[in-house]
Amino acid sequence: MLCNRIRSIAPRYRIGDRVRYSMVEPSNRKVHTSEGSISEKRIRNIGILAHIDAGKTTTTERMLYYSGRTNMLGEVHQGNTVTDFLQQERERGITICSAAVSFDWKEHRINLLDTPGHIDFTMEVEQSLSAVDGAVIILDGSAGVEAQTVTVWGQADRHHLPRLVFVNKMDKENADFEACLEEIRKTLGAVPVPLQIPLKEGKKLVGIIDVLSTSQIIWDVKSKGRSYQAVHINDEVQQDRVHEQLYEIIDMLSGLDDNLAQAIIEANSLESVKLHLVLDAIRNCTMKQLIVPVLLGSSYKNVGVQLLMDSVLNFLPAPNERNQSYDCFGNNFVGKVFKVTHDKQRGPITMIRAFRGTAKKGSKFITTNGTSETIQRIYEPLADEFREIDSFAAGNIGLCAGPKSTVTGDLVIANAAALKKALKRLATVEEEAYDEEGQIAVEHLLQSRLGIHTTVPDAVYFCSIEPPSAAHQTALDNALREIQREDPSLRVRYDAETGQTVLGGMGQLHLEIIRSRILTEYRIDADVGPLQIAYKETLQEPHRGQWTAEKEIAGSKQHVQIDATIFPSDKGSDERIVLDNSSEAQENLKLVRPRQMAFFRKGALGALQRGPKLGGQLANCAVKLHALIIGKGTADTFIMAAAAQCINNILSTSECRLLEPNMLLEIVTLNEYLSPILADLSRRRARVEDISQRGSCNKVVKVNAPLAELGDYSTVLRTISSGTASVSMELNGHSMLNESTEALVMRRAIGLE
Ligand SMILES: Nc1nc2c(ncn2[C@@H]2O[C@H](COP(=O)(O)OP(=O)(O)OP(=O)(O)O)[C@@H](O)[C@H]2O)c(=O)[nH]1
Repeated sequence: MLCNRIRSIAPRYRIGDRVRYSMVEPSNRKVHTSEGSISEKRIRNIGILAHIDAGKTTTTERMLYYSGRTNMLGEVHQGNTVTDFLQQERERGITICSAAVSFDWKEHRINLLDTPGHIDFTMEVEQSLSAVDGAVIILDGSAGVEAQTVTVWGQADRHHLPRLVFVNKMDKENADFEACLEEIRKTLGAVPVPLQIPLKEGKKLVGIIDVLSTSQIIWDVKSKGRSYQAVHINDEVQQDRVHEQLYEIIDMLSGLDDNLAQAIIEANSLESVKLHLVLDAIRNCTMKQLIVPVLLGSSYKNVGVQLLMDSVLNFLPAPNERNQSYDCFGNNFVGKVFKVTHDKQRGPITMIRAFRGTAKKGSKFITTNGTSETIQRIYEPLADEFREIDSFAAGNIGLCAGPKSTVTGDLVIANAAALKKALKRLATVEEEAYDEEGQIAVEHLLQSRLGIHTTVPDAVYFCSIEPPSAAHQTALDNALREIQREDPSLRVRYDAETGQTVLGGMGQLHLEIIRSRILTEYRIDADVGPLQIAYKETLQEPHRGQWTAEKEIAGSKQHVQIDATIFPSDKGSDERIVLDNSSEAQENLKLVRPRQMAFFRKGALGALQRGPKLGGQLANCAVKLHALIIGKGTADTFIMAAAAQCINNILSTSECRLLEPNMLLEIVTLNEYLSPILADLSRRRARVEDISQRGSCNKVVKVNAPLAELGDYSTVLRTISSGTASVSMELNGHSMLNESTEALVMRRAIGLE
């Protein structure tokens, strides 16, 4: 009875028809990009996230094709996809940079950011997430939830993003939809709502059973999946299974959504529940991040992508349903720079997500660093293709040519008056909006309101880089400046001791890509030194020291006297410089002006970037300032230099120790290779955290191991497992080296081993 009732509310499909239960408002209006012609309700900004190789680019390519944005279907292995347009991406078949594309689907505009899956480019993903309102997480149906899936899931959590899961690669023989649902539940701690069931003939995926419409959908191979047909399910067993699943979904949702529960109570029966109430409940619960609708398909075999696009419209939020934190800007333009690229013809391109107001061609904005910029041209997002538009408004994405100093992550605002007004509206926290140096820290403020802190992750590898000749030095400096503007996770510093430029990166691949970009895009054959591990340094005992700096500069006497202690501390970077609050110390410290204190902090923090042993960043320690005496007329920069000298001096006389980066490895291997893999790991100072079974033939091994022992690991693993095992790694903190290993590392560093 229940099944029949539900069946009767299910709509019918025609060939190539859209999903009939679509919740999107029917409209004949066209989606335009010019100002005012597209309402926020009709926009979806989404990020597409996954573990490496799950199929983000392949899925994006289908979306562009089915929406009519492209008329050719690109493939990753043919190096002709829209979003992987960098030479390195096409050659390697991986995504390195996030790419923004936009297309229209059922009278809606979808702005989509295809993000990289490799752990070395996590920062790229992080920046993209501040520009989107929802996310599609793609799983490889044969691999389930993988290491990087957990990372991107955590990132989406931090940005409070409602999300859908698309279980891709369901055409693979070992794909297992149920196992994926279980892993979403167990590993990600989420509540999956499976809206589909794979339709298989033997082991072959032939279509999808859509639970809400209780019909089966078959894609047409000849049209590359462009048309698809929904047909009645004839198989009784299959029918019962679908209805049972629908019943389970309604039952579960009624516990989360009051409206649905109320409707069931009023009708006094679950059988009479209206489909639109179920859809509303799915949407509401997705928006509140109580559930995650799960869809499936095979992008490569052109199965399921249109239903995913429908679900993006149906279940993910429109821009006006989020980002209330930007309300303080009223109708003034405010946006976020989520990416900067350099186009050969157009120069630097700043990609901005607008949250409020409208940005017009020819208009100006200010950045949070106080610089004023002019938007000379605006383009629509389509990877590396450029289509000019006049403006872009709240909720939308625009690519702006003209801004010279914008950096990925910047908040941009119409003008100083708009900023002032916004700050006034945030009156209660207004003071925090200025840091000690008087610089505007609105972004930080807004981010803390949103609960998001974008931190640049620590470098794990570094290497020196030198131009082929002195004549190329300026060109190399410019290239690095441009790349760093695009990619804040690249660290560039000048080492005064060696006279070399040193690059710090997120991993081997990251630095390799930087090097090849310098060669191919900037035509500089730079000499890159061997990759070295970025050790950190720490000290175990507090160490106090005094320092006096005196000098005469241009007839003016400069004098700074400092008394400080460096002590072990696990506090965050905000608390790395603290003031001694004893009454004796306060007598002196209260005489120091905030501006002078800001320069002291800057100098001291700078010095903590370079430890005495191997020049590694100081970790787990902080500075306590007991006294700071500054002579009249002393320049601020002299205070900064004195602070750095003082900290260096204390560090050089204290007992510092090295910390090495550790990696968390997730190895997936056939059962028979487990023993040799474990034997090899035992020789690498590795600690096995967990071994679990995946399916009947695979084991998943989680291991913590020092990065120093993993230089050749991917190659060795391939050899041990005859090329069948895979590994992914991510940084898992730092740990102190024992004395003998530290001595060995030190000898190696100075070339004695
Ligand atoms: N069998 C099968 N292979 C697929 C499917 N989707 C993608 N692939 C293949 O998987 C490989 C990786 O696909 P991509 O689309 O590059 O994956 P990605 O997630 O964008 O990869 P990165 O951006 O490098 O992390 C390619 O060889 C695709 O052809 C699918 O549905 N089935």
